[in-house]
Amino acid sequence: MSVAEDSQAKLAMDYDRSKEIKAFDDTKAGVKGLVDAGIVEILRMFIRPIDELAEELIQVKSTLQVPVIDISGLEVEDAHKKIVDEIREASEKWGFFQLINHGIPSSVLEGMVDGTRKFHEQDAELKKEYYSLDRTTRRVRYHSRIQLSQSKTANWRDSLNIARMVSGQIEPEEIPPVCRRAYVEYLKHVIKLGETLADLLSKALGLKPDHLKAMECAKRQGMACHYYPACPHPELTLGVDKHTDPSFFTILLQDQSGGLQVMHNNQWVNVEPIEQGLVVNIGDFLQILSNDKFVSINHRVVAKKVGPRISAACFFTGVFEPPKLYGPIKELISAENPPLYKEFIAGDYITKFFSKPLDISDSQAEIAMDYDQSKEIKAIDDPKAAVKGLADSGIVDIPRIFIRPPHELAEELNMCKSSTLQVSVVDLSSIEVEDRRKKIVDDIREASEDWGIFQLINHGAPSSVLEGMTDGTRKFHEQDAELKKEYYSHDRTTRRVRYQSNFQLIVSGQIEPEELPAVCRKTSVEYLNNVTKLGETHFDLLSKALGLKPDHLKAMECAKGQAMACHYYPACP
Ligand SMILES: O=C(O)CCC(=O)C(=O)O
Ligand SMILES: [Fe+2]
Repeated sequence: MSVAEDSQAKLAMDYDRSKEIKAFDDTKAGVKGLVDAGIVEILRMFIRPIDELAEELIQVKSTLQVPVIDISGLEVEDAHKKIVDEIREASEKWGFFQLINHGIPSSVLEGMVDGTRKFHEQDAELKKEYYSLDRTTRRVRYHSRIQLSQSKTANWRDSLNIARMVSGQIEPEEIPPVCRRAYVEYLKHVIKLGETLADLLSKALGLKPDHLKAMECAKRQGMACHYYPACPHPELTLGVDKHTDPSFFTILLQDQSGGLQVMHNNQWVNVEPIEQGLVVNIGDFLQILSNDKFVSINHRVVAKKVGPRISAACFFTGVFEPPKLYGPIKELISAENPPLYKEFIAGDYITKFFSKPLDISDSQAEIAMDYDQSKEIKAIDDPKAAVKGLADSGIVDIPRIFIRPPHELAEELNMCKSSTLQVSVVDLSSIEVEDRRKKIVDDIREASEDWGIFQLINHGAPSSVLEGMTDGTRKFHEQDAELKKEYYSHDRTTRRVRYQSNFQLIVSGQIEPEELPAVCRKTSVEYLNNVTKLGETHFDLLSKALGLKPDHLKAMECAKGQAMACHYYPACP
């Protein structure tokens, strides 16, 4: 087993990320291309960093729901006021809400989802001409992940992007034929809804209805039409990393698959799809303009075993040309509420946004790439102070060699929470009585067959001896580090008593008491005498449980050689 793990670790060391990314990119077939090729394992570039996966293990899943706002009564004064209040509250507390009864016909919404599916599912050759990583010159392009090579983990999705950064009005002929009509139709409606929203958001900020519109916030739009294929290992990757949007606000259409999550009170909240609903989120620009009254909140999409999931985000980004300065709105700042941000140019902001990985903590990824395992092991080995030494030195992060491989951590996520079953307990009392002995043999047989492990009680070893043993072990590990050092060794073949990092005191072969560390000598000898005797009894019982003569295993000298490993598990940060 450990051999396989070793080779995995070596493989990890040999991993050439840029080669993998290039090979993937050269296919121009995106993530869908991988799935169509029938992959069973996902490429390393899609696997999230280990510390992220580990964090996921301790995350609590929220049962809260993003606010749902019905805007059907916009023309009625009272209803209008209520809608503005709801939008204010949601924008302040969540940065996210869902709109229902927004007036966009369901046929238009369905057409948009369908058109996106058709684009991504058309012949790979036809899609290739749109494949490009160049954001600055291509108005319509299809790609897998924004600037893949710089991000720490590639995302399990493909996107078709319609002009955000490139100047000029998009002409319908530029949109791929399979989805052209549907997109033009949807854009018309969603832009109108965007204008209504700009009006409502202005009022929610306590401004005149046309304030945001006059600032041309809703003027420019960009669309990203996503396709999240089914994923063979959804727990290892993400549909899209957590991020906030570089926009004033975003209107998102999602199909019924689910997977979008927003961060709220430090928990991921699922944005449950609503038939014909639209998701709205406040982007970074509006957070800045509102001087933090409204919040631009982290969101992400989880990968799933079933797919595809389809969504289309329409970003309202304001004008880029001529460059226009945006900053906290004058009416919203005062002596008590001074501006928290400098002015910025929308185009520059977006350029910066896309020149960094979606998730900002990228330095971590770089560190991960430079990792030298043998150096780390040597650094832990050299002080001869083992794990306890690390704990004593007050580490806050655990060294990388202790971190389990991502596959294992992810598997842990999938496992049902720890079982409530109990390992069998075998009571050895009154073992001299024939009936009792028969019952004990039966119990041992059953436990050995079903579990391979069981607990013994009333085994006859005095509690003082047991306590002495744990106490002696603690004393050994907690004695002065200098005194322990002489026992520190990885040499299994010549050292009969040795202590090592990973990380026990091991005693093997025929031991003379003097060889044992002074601090636990008496207790270990005492315990060994008891446990050896118990071992003999036990082999006798096991022989019978196997249906053999009582001394069968003893005659084979099974009980003859013993080794002891005395462990010490320090607290772990
Ligand atoms: O696909 C989604 O639901 C979210 C997409 C998204 O967050 C984005 O495009 O910025
Ligand atoms: Fe987003």
